[in-house]
Amino acid sequence: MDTGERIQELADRIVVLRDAYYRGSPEVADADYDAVEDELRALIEANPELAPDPNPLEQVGAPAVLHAPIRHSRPMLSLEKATRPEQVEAFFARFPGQSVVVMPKLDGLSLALVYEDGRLARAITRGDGTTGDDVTPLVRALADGVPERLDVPGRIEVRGEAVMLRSTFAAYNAAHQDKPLINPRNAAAGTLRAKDPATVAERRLQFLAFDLLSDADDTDADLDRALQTLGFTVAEMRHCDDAAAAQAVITTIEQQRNDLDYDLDGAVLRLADRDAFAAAGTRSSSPRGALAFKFAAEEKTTILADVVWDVGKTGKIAPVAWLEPVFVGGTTVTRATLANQEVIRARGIKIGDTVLVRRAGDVIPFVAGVLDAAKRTGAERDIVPPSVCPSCEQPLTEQGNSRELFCTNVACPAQTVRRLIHWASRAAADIDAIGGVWIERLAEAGILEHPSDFYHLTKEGLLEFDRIGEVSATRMIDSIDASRQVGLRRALIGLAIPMASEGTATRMCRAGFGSLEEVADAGVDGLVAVEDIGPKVAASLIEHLARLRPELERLRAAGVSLDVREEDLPPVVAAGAPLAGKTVVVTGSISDPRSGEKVPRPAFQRLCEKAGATIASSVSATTDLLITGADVGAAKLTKAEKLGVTVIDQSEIWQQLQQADLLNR
Ligand SMILES: NC(=O)c1ccc[n+]([C@@H]2O[C@H](COP(=O)([O-])OP(=O)(O)OC[C@H]3O[C@@H](n4cnc5c(N)ncnc54)[C@H](O)[C@@H]3O)[C@@H](O)[C@H]2O)c1
Ligand SMILES: [Zn+2]
Repeated sequence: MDTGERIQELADRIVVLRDAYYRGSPEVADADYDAVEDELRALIEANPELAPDPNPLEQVGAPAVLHAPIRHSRPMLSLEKATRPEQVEAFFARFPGQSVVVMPKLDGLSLALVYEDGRLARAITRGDGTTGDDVTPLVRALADGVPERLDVPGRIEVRGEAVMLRSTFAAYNAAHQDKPLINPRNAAAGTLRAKDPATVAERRLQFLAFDLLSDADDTDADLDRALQTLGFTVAEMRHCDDAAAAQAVITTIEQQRNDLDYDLDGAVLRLADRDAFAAAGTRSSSPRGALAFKFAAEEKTTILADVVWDVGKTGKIAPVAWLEPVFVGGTTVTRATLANQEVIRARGIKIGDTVLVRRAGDVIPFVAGVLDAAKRTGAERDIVPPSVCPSCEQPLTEQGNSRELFCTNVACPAQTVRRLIHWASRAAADIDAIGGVWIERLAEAGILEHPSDFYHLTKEGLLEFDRIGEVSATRMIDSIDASRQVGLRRALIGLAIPMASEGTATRMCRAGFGSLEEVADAGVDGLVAVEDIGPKVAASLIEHLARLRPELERLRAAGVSLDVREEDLPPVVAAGAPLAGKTVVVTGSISDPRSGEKVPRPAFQRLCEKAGATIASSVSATTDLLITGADVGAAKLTKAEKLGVTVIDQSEIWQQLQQADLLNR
């Protein structure tokens, strides 16, 4: 094939892929689509005379009109893309002396809101950039952050991104396991393509503004201030005066990517001054005054090579996808979780399919769904759940709506190993010198079966294993010795009792139980009296602690403490504590102003507790304070505002903690 033919082929492919994508059923992952664009761009650059006509790279979106076509006042364009720091420098060099705002590049779909004399007149999708779709009723019914009225005369247009918040997406999928949404972006697109608001009533969207077209002279020239003054929610915009500052913000946004409540696929740089932005003008398909810095993809497609069924510490048999290796979310992924039978059925996944794999941050990679099921060859195979345990070959039981499979044989070898590994994990006894591989080997050798067996290991015994030397044997024994101080909370976590979470263990300690034996003896009434402990959790605790009674005795005999420890209890509140009696919610990313370092949220919450606060996980009518860190999800703020909860910046709390002398202990 010659270059001209290749160019035409790529151009045609782009048209097909865009069409599918903007109809809401993409055939490939964005990263794969971008690769096609990149190849075409490179070929045209090298051979400008062979540029196709029309050139899809000079066009925007697709003419996806479902409701009523509306012409945009000014075209809604795409953005010039960058992936390297030099491109950021070149952008600043083009606009000497200008301040630039750097903000997240939100992964939803763009929307133009037209206000006439202070009233929301129309909400229009981008469409092909020139003509969009009138989605006003849907936006009115479903989008937060779209004020019905503005206090400004004349015509103004606010542009921004309609996203489905990750929290909304997760809640929706939890409630609709039979018909899950594939990712927040598709979900947002699908929502705005609905024919009638009632069919998508549970799919709330959030509008985040990033552009303002106004002819009025008295509107603030600074984009950020202008939008906020009008009352719009804006993803944080940071002003930068040079490329180095912008690069630092881009890096921060990328690092915080997974702490935010919305998907983003990059950072957008844009002239902060609205007049300067307008004066910079446009190219065929993008404004000159903006640049999109793209991050590594968190979703890719690959082939599902096989599915194996893995036995967990509570006996749950979970399907694990074996994938053709794919680079996604910064690492090469070969395994991913498939959740359970129901998810497999609902997503229609078969072995041999091209699947969409998602890996964001610390989240375990998972198979989000099948793309392009129409292109199946017929060689794909159904995923068949096992009828007996892959480890002990005992029959399995099915539980719950999602039809999770369980092996209930407590002597199951795979479960035994998983439970031992769990006992040794950081959240439990924290025996960090013995890794999972050695635990498995020791279990296979018949030396480890119960957690208490760790405490009978001897250096001499360990030295008999080929690859354990003097040094590692000593480290292993020291680490086991230290773990004898595990205490009630972490021991309860370490026993891996079904339905008992880390929160359950914390609540038991705070409810006044002094030891694991006291929990075991409490009976249903004693347990359900504990806040947030329901009858199911109580029943599971009673059943399993009764079964584990001999093991508790063995642990005690080996000198392991199962009594409540100081660290298990709420901190002692100092007299005159600044947050005494207040129920607080902490949101956003927290950092210590003295060092500038990020502080894990639980650590900050513990500080607040020392200052007398009661911590709650979500804002409600009983919340007194919402403490905000950086990059706070708009939804939380809106909710706090509606409920009249006081919102207070973390800096103020740090100051109070400092003044109460709570920081240096
Ligand atoms: N999977 C597929 O088959 C397929 C097909 C076509 C397009 N796509 C994907 O769709 C995207 C579309 O590309 P595009 O060129 O239309 O859009 P783009 O990536 O160039 O970005 C432009 C869009 O970014 C959005 N945006 C988000 N935050 C913004 C901010 N702070 N400031 C300004 N704009 C902001 C706006 O909606 C704007 O329309 C790409 O990510 C591409 O991978 C995928
Ligand atoms: Zn089994």
